[in-house]
Amino acid sequence: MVNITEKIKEIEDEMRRTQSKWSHLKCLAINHPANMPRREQGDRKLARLRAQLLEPTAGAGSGGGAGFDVSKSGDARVALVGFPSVGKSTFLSKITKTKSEAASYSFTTLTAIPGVLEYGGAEIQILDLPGIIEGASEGKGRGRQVISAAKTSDLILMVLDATKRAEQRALLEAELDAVGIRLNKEPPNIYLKVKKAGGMKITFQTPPKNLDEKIIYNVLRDYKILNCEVLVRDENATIDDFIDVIMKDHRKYIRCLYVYNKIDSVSLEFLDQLAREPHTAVMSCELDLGVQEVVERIWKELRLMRLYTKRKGEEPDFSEALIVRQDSSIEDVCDQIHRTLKETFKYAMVWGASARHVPQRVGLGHMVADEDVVSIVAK
Ligand SMILES: Nc1nc2c(ncn2[C@@H]2O[C@H](COP(=O)(O)OP(=O)(O)OP(=O)(O)O)[C@@H](O)[C@H]2O)c(=O)[nH]1
Repeated sequence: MVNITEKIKEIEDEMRRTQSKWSHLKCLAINHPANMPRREQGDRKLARLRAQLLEPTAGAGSGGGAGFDVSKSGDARVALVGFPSVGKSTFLSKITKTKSEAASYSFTTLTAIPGVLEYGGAEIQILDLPGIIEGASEGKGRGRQVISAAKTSDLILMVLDATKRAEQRALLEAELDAVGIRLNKEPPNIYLKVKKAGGMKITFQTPPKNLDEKIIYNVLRDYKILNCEVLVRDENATIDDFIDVIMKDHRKYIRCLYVYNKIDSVSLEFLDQLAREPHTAVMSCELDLGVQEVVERIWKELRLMRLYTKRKGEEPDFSEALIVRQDSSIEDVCDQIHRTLKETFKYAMVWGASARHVPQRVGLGHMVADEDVVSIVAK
């Protein structure tokens, strides 16, 4: 482990040296073709070593560990990520049933304490991860476990201190990126199929701006993929995107909501600026400002829907919602209720936004909407 970490540092230092040399010489040529291969090589090596760091070590579990082996329960899981003392524990204690102790000194939250946020009948598990994520990608002890817990979540809530400098956010983003977590991003539109024989077949839908056959060839060789088919469909795809496709088993594309806390201590002007950033919410846990709005944003970002079921001849049961992902059909609803329900399915009656008239008689392919009432009729 130490070896890989040292190697990563070495390459990073070397790249930094080369870069400062370039800027010192005012060499326009940071992107000059002659310099490209070296930079690329560094990038490629770094990406590979970092990925290696995250492979479960022999004998160890799959990245779990004391305090982190939190089973995934409930309808969704949200991970709080942030530096110490930004107010994560205070926030958690406001929105969940489990109290997480907020002490007056840093590093108090040493284990991931699952709290449950109840929203419209859904149970959302909230993990409070230790505020020591920085350095995690270099394999520092606990950080690794924090990362594995973050990787299993449906949403990352990055809690930031509005009174601190903007670098906080960039640092956390870089750390998450380095361990394979991509925030608010779709998987690259590149098709890769590894084969047993036949060499490399590389094609482009439209010629990409940042990639060419040679770069792809070199990366593939680095990863010892000698027989494959590649189709780049996105003209803006980069070398990093391509590496992400090769390493897809170690990449997670997770939505992130940036939450700035302590807005009671910043100017209105700055607050306005923060609030306008994409994927961002602002709050003050101390003054209880904006906290409920953050909860609503969490719900929206999770893209879940609440459905209510109704038995024939009875009133709908509004006491317990059935939680399904957005873009769910009646078929998904059946699967959610019971795995064999589909087999005896005859038709469903639907009341609510998705119904053209109420009630509407529908089949398995019908797409439901939030807060619909559904009655399944079996054969
Ligand atoms: N001004 C202000 N202070 C706040 C706010 N929310 C929390 N704090 C203070 O910030 C400090 C840290 O809060 P915590 O909730 O312990 O922060 P944490 O992120 O859980 O910190 P660790 O447990 O160290 O990871 C406490 O002294 C809180 O009283 C807020 O909205 N405004």
